[in-house]
Amino acid sequence: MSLSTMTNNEPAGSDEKKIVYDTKDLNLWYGQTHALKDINLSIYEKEVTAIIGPSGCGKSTFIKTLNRMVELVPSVRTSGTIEYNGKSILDKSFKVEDLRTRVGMVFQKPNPFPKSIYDNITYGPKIHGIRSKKILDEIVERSLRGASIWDEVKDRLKENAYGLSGGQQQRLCIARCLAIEPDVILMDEPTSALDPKSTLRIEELVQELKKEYSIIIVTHNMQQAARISDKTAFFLNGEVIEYDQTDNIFTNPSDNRTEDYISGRFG
Ligand SMILES: Nc1ncnc2c1ncn2[C@@H]1O[C@H](COP(=O)(O)OP(=O)(O)OP(=O)(O)O)[C@@H](O)[C@H]1O
Repeated sequence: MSLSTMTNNEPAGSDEKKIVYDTKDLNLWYGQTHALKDINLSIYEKEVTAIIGPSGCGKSTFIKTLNRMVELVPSVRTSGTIEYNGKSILDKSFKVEDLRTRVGMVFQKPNPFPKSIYDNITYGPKIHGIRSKKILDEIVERSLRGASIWDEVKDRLKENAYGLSGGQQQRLCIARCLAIEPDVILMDEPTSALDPKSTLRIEELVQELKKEYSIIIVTHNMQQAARISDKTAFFLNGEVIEYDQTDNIFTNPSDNRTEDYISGRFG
């Protein structure tokens, strides 16, 4: 069954799964620009959810509302609700710091700190008060292994992260997220600056990571969305046009605009 026939945008076959994020009538404005319009999406735990759509349709804005990073823009105004594990995160009483420890983010361009590989990973844990070298060493190894980069860097942990290739830097940034033991990883076009081989490594990694984490990924790459995601939401002009199991979106979309977009007729 397609989502367009269902309420609250719950794809068929999701009944058993836990909802990690639930947005209800979410609207967002940058000044006069109405960037998100009545978004009702339920995002499920330990799945990969792809957000697709043409440039300017609100994909990045959407994922940046999920960790409230969008509030850094002074003109931003929102209405509606976002529940994260049942808690309403847009409420002023909700501490944004609590969210940032549960929700990691990876950006389009790898953005390691100008520090050693080791210090990149320990940065977050140290902010959370971890001082023991033994524990920090364990976190570094576990995070780098989790991001499939341990073998490449284990003998150069004290070297500057800028000496890594772009693909390695992106996996380091994923490891930096893992170090804070998040529930959710938000990824905003994480492979768009990478070559095909590095892209494939990240895609394989995402498949591995979803066993433990819920992943929401913005991508312009239709093949990537089809290859790695469980569910896909198609955004257009700030609205969710269709949200469904990825197989349905790519083989049997219920809205002509989805079909036009995925077949390259616009965007
Ligand atoms: N900081 C900002 N201030 C004002 N308007 C903004 C800001 N960021 C985004 N917008 C506007 O909000 C709308 C959605 O932008 P957003 O970046 O979320 O789209 P997108 O789908 O991620 O685009 P792209 O694929 O090009 O990255 C656009 O009209 C954009 O111009």
